[in-house]
Amino acid sequence: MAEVNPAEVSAILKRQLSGFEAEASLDEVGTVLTVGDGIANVYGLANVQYGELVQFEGGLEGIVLNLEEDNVGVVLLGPYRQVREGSVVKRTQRIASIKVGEGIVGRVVDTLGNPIDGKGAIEGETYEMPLERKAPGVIYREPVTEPLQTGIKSIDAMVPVGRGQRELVIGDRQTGKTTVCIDTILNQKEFYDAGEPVYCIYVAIGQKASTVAGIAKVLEDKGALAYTTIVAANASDPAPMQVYAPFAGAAIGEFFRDTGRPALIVFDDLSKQAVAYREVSLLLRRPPGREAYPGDVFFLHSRLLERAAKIIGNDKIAGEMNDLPDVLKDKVKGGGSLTALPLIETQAGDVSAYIPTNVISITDGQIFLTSDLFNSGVRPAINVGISVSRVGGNAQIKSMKKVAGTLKLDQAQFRELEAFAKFGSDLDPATLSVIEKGKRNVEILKQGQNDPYPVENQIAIIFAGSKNLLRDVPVDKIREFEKDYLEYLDAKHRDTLDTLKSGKLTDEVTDTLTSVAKELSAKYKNKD
Ligand SMILES: Nc1ncnc2c1ncn2[C@@H]1O[C@H](COP(=O)(O)OP(=O)(O)OP(=O)(O)O)[C@@H](O)[C@H]1O
Repeated sequence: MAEVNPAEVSAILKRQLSGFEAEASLDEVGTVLTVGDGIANVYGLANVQYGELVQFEGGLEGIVLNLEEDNVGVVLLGPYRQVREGSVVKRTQRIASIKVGEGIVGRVVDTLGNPIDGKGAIEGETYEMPLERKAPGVIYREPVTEPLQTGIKSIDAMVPVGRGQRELVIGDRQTGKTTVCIDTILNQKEFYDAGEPVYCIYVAIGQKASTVAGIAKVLEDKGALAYTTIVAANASDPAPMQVYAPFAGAAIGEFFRDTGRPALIVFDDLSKQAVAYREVSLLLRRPPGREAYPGDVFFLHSRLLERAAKIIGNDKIAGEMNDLPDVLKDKVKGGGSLTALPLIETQAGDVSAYIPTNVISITDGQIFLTSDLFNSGVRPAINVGISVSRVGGNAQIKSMKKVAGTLKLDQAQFRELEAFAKFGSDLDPATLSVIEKGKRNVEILKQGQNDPYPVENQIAIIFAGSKNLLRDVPVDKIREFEKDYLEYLDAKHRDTLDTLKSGKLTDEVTDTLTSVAKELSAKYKNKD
């Protein structure tokens, strides 16, 4: 056996100790006092900030929502079986945020930005975008002037939406709210193909996982996932995840908005989010107010929807935007926009309930969908009489504006007279003509699911309807006529459609449309 040389041993020990430096890591930690129902009360986090992420033993994260004198209330973002009384909680010094980058497009993520579509980690560079962020101030905004084409005839013609606008989609259950928004996303394919994508974000709140999977499939099949991100907090996810899902979606939208690109976000739906927020608030023992919602539920929705904006075109001013995350400082570009389509579900058409009135007053207009229209076969079931868009009119392209100018009025007159017509008495020719035209316009405005129309096609058919060129076509043949008419125009008069698309409505164009409509409608007359 070799002899142990004490000098050698001590030399080795000395060498090892010479590199040692005592380093105490200073983590601010607290301990769990109570835990239950997705809420933990924590003692000892004296310096924690409102909205900060904290980490529990085992890695579970939570957001600090209540700051009391001797403890803080934390909502837990996941299953909390491992958390017990006495568990250690660590501050992260980070406000809740989500990692966003170009790679998030085409993915399905949860509220914290973790992919849940089984396609692996988000690729490419990512930037931390805070979930809660102050909306851009007035200096950094521009009026809404560019259209956001939804591809839905009745919306683009009568309640147009502009880029940067917030337009509420409201209606009872099963009236086609989701369909309107998904079709709008599908319609952005045209812009993606043209190399100017509108980045879409679909936020699913409190829905069945199977419904979300179905929507992802539709988007994928139609090639729309190439420019869309889905943020999902399903019905089985904890309430805080559902509360924060729209904020996560807004953070993704802001990434595109602040780098100078147009984005569109759909919140499906904010009623469910409000319910989740009520649950969290009651568990945090905040005082309940009207309908047991907490007093700040208006603030919850207004601070979220204010983040939709059209940003000023000047890069320098946009770069000084308030509350801009540091990571974006050298990437900022002006001219971007975030358009929001929040959804609200009403009960038996009652728009005067608490949450519907709140969101109606926050948004720049609303699209009402009603069950009676839906059930009578008018789909999309948009009640144009009570739907409005407060800023979208400025964003409509000129040719559409001219053609659709009288449509809303015509339809209002029609609805008024339609009631008389039910009595079956003899009507004078003027009234009859209004009614006949109105009936045809109703048919024109019908549209199938997942079938958005390019704007030029919309203008062409609405032109025919509003100029009363279809009086010879029987009402039940209008949809057939529409198909023939648009196919014929596309095949023989593509240049006319292109002129319409560019916003012009020249005499030549109107002449072409009129003669084609007359010629075709004569055929329908002869058919009978
Ligand atoms: N334009 C349309 N043409 C034909 N069917 C439609 C149309 N729009 C919606 N539908 C059908 O109506 C049903 C309800 O639509 P959708 O799920 O969009 O409504 P919703 O109001 O979002 O419902 P929910 O209350 O479940 O959120 C769906 O089965 C859909 O296929």
